[in-house]
Amino acid sequence: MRAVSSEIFAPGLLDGQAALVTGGGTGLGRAAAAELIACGAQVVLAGRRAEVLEATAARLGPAATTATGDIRVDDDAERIVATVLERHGRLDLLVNNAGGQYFVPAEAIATRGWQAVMRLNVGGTTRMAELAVERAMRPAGRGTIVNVTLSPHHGLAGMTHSSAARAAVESLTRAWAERWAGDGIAVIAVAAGHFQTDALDKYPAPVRESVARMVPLQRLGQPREHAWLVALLASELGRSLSGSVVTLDGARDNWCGPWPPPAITDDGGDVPVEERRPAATR
Ligand SMILES: CCCCCCC/C=C/C(=O)SCCNC(=O)CCNC(=O)[C@H](O)C(C)(C)COP(=O)(O)OP(=O)(O)OC[C@H]1O[C@@H](n2cnc3c(N)ncnc32)[C@H](O)[C@@H]1OP(=O)(O)O
Ligand SMILES: NC(=O)C1=CN([C@@H]2O[C@H](COP(=O)(O)OP(=O)(O)OC[C@H]3O[C@@H](n4cnc5c(N)ncnc54)[C@H](OP(=O)(O)O)[C@@H]3O)[C@@H](O)[C@H]2O)C=CC1
Repeated sequence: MRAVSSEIFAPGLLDGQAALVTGGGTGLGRAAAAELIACGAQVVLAGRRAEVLEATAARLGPAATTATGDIRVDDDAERIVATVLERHGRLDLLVNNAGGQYFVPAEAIATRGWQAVMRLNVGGTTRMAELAVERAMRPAGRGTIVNVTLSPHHGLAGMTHSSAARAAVESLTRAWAERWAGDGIAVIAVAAGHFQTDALDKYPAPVRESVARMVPLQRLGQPREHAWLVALLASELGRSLSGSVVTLDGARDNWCGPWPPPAITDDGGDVPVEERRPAATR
């Protein structure tokens, strides 16, 4: 008997699948894990804090279990993947969701800070993908990897180290999709815009307060929307999307600043309109 069904997918969409969600104890990872379970998958939640993972697993029910470790540390990454295989005998889906950065102007990024962001987002993601492929997916002749990246793609002021790291991951996504297609492995990136998760609490107040206004949709994304996309990509459709970057951002990639631009409005707030050429010269 299913504890919770998906609001939008057919029952049993992912029956029999085993998934690994890094950063699965919190925010977007937790929401993705919940939706994968609602679709029938068994999910292993990975992260560094055992107590956070255990609390989420208790909330998600018996289909969720945990594997504690740091994806940046080779032995931990190996152990996480080995745990999934010992527990389920397979790994159908890796959601490379663990990642992040700190908010800082580009010119103030210290070398160690740059390296920390690269090591987590590029190094950790790469190691997990390679291990999933070598240990589970290539031997099985099948698997899906979803890499969580970042929109806007033109670079996010205050997060330029992360924008660069996620651009690298999107490039790797395309290369891996090509390289592992013959092994039956699909690789897709989800470029997430600005989502309502507890992680936003750590940003400076003016950033938190203004972030939804930078989204043309004029609201933050909801974790369940991201989770639906992850479940869709875990389904058969994900296989034909291999090599794609799917942007889920309420049009944030297309935001060019507030409209009307404050510098061009008149005292009444109206936008100037260009003079029409006289009819005889049109
Ligand atoms: C304009 C709109 C913006 C809205 C944004 C909305 C979009 C949201 C996107 C999200 O991704 S939300 C999810 C956020 N979650 C996370 O970021 C979680 C993971 N993050 C981390 O673990 C850290 O941020 C990390 C830096 C990526 C990794 O931490 P690690 O433990 O490896 O590093 P540290 O040892 O703490 O630091 C190393 C090095 O990094 C520099 N540094 C780290 N934090 C800061 C900081 N707050 N300010 C300045 N510098 C920092 C620093 O150089 C550190 O070296 P030392 O000073 O310790 O020598
Ligand atoms: N919220 C948003 O608006 C957006 C988020 N994203 C990305 O989506 C992902 C999830 O974001 P969100 O849920 O909001 O943020 P969180 O900070 O809640 O998620 C990060 C997760 O990754 C885990 N993690 C971090 N470092 C490591 C590590 N070295 N090894 C293993 N696990 C690690 C954390 O757990 P622990 O600390 O216990 O290890 C945590 O569960 C991140 O990659 C984020 O950058 C992208 C765009 C927008």
